[in-house]
Amino acid sequence: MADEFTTTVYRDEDADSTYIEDKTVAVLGYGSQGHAHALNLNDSGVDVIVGLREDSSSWPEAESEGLRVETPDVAAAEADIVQMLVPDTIQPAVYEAIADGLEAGDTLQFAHGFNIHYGQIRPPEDVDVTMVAPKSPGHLVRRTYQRGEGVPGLIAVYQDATGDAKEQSLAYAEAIGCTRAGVIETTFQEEVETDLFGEQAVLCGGVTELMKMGYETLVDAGYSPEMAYFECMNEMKLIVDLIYEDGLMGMWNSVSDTAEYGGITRGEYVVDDEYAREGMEQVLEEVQNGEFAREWITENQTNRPSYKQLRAAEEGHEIEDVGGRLRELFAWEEQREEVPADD
Ligand SMILES: NC(=O)C1=CN([C@@H]2O[C@H](COP(=O)(O)OP(=O)(O)OC[C@H]3O[C@@H](n4cnc5c(N)ncnc54)[C@H](OP(=O)(O)O)[C@@H]3O)[C@@H](O)[C@H]2O)C=CC1
Ligand SMILES: CC(=O)[C@](C)(O)C(=O)O
Ligand SMILES: [Mg+2]
Ligand SMILES: [Mg+2]
Repeated sequence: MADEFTTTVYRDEDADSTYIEDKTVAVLGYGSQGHAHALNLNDSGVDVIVGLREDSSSWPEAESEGLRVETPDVAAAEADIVQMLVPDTIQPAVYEAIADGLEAGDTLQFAHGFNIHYGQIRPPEDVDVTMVAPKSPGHLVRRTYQRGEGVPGLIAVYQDATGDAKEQSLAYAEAIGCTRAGVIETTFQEEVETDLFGEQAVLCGGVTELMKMGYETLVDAGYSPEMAYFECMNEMKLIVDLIYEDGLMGMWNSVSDTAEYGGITRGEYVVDDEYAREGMEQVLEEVQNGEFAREWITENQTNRPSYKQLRAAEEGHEIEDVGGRLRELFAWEEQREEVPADD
């Protein structure tokens, strides 16, 4: 049994909106996180300026939502809080473009600590450097806020020049809906290392390899692609929703005893304690020693040759064609917000 928690879970009542109500927030970027933060902040009554490139296709979209849009340098110069929601590997260049607009007592804020932790951005000592990181894809940050709910989030303070960094971070977290669910405080290092590990080994990398391999195993054994898609990809959300709500036993108690026994006895055939654990430890080591960060920075400095090739292969996987055609034939239980494709 794990020890008693040492961390505090902050809820709405722990946030003091007076720390943000007179502030102007520049949300740089209007993508997955950016659109959600800007719209949620705006709906919460916070003064928001979106910072975008002049040729951004999101500029008219943000304006159509009633948001003010400026170029990042103009937005940051007017703002008290600059939330950096452009892609991680773009942030250093955007930071250079807005740095002169940061005044003593302003806040430079992130939703992921990559560039601070790996030393790609070094802010002046007279500004607060904080993080408010939803533990959720951006489109669900917005969707849950609109439903009157919120997604869990993290806050972290890297530099507290004003003495108000934590309180202001909590007020920001409340304004985007995270304290409706719960917010815990961490450090930039812990957020970066756990987030990179989690998205690589479990949430995005690991689970999609399981889905694709399960699909391929069934199809190669002669089962129909439709059956393989529904079994190995489509139902995953429904299973994981139960885990999200009530842990492993919430799911095991809902599935059949047959599934429970089969799952508990055969799960390790696939994700075993030797090779899978070794792989996970390798992922973590490359995050901790900076190898992944250096590889990703270099990949972007050389116009993303591997990323483009691997992304094309992912898009070309049969499960994407089969799944796309099947999803069009099936009703959706909830209004599906189209997630625009990455550039
Ligand atoms: N995606 C997620 O759910 C999560 C992301 N994060 C973090 O949030 C941050 C943002 O990621 P994410 O929301 O995925 O980013 P996206 O790729 O979804 O969006 C990027 C946005 O940045 C804009 N942009 C790109 N280049 C520039 C530039 N040079 N100047 C100004 N704007 C630019 C793009 O607009 P355009 O191209 O139209 O100019 C777009 O609006 C990252 O630090 C990420 O790690 C943290 C938690 C979850
Ligand atoms: C959505 C999220 O938390 C991720 C997977 O860490 C990310 O998008 O970087
Ligand atoms: Mg994450
Ligand atoms: Mg991440």
